[in-house]
Amino acid sequence: MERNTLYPVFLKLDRLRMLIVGAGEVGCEKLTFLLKSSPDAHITVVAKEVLPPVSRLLQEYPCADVAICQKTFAPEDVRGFDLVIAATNFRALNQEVRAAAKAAGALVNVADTPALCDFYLGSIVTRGHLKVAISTNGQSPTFAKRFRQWLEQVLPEDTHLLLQNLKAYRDALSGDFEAKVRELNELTESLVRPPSKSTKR
Ligand SMILES: C[C@@]1(CC(=O)O)c2cc3[nH]c(cc4nc(cc5[nH]c(cc(n2)[C@H]1CCC(=O)O)[C@@](C)(CC(=O)O)[C@@H]5CCC(=O)O)C(CC(=O)O)=C4CCC(=O)O)c(CCC(=O)O)c3CC(=O)O
Ligand SMILES: NC(=O)C1=CN([C@@H]2O[C@H](COP(=O)(O)OP(=O)(O)OC[C@H]3O[C@@H](n4cnc5c(N)ncnc54)[C@H](O)[C@@H]3O)[C@@H](O)[C@H]2O)C=CC1
Repeated sequence: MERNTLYPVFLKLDRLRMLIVGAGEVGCEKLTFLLKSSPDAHITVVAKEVLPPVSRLLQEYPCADVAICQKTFAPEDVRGFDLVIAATNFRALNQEVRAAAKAAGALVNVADTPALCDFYLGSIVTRGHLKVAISTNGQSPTFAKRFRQWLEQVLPEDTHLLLQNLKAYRDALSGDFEAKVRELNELTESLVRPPSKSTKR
């Protein structure tokens, strides 16, 4: 069986610079999910044409740091960016964006060519400080989306309270490292213990 060998990390997009080239349906979808998960991200969009949904999206995030540069892409546009997403409708242009970004040392996502991506975007569920990211290794983004929607339904809205309480408990512990590990593990054991079988029928 083939394996998914991707290694997920959780980026602090408030301290990185991201460029999206292309603001059509895909550029807009990427921007939507980026802002939903990381409204504090610094994002620049370079595109010849910017679809109306992008302008509507930016109205939903009046505080977002999104710069729109309506222009034809030029290789020097990638200068200074850490992460670059190539989302134009031209495969050759996306490859040109990738080449420029790689030469500048950035990590690149090429929306129409998984083989040229350094990273994939995932489906994301957020509940307060809890964040779950899902990838199917590019096999079925639709499955990733559906699994995200399922998780959004089954994870209780107040999951963040559990985390808050655990953090308060963790902060209140005063023993050495090993004692803290033991106490926190004892406290949370019931979260993973299988439910005890009822003897009644
Ligand atoms: C490899 C990857 C690279 C990347 O984009 O990062 C990639 C690639 C491609 N996507 C394509 C199509 C679709 N993508 C979506 C949706 C999403 N795609 C996302 C990620 C990824 N898409 C990365 C892998 C993720 C993983 O590992 O699973 C999500 C999770 C995150 C996000 O976009 O932010 C977001 C769901 C967010 C959510 O709702 O939670 C839908 C569904 C829909 O829109 O309803 C469709 C149409 C149906 C279908 O094809 O499945 C095509 C074909 C294009 C064509 O045929 O022209 C390619 C190119 C190819 O596969 O060759
Ligand atoms: N990764 C993913 O989730 C998905 C990827 N795709 C792929 O993504 C690609 C983009 O598709 P769409 O967004 O639907 O296309 P689109 O036609 O809606 O948008 C293309 C965007 O690229 C811009 N553009 C084109 N030439 C440019 C240039 N020289 N300089 C600057 N900007 C330029 C356009 O102005 C527009 O903003 C397609 O190749 C498609 O196969 C499609 C669906 C999902």
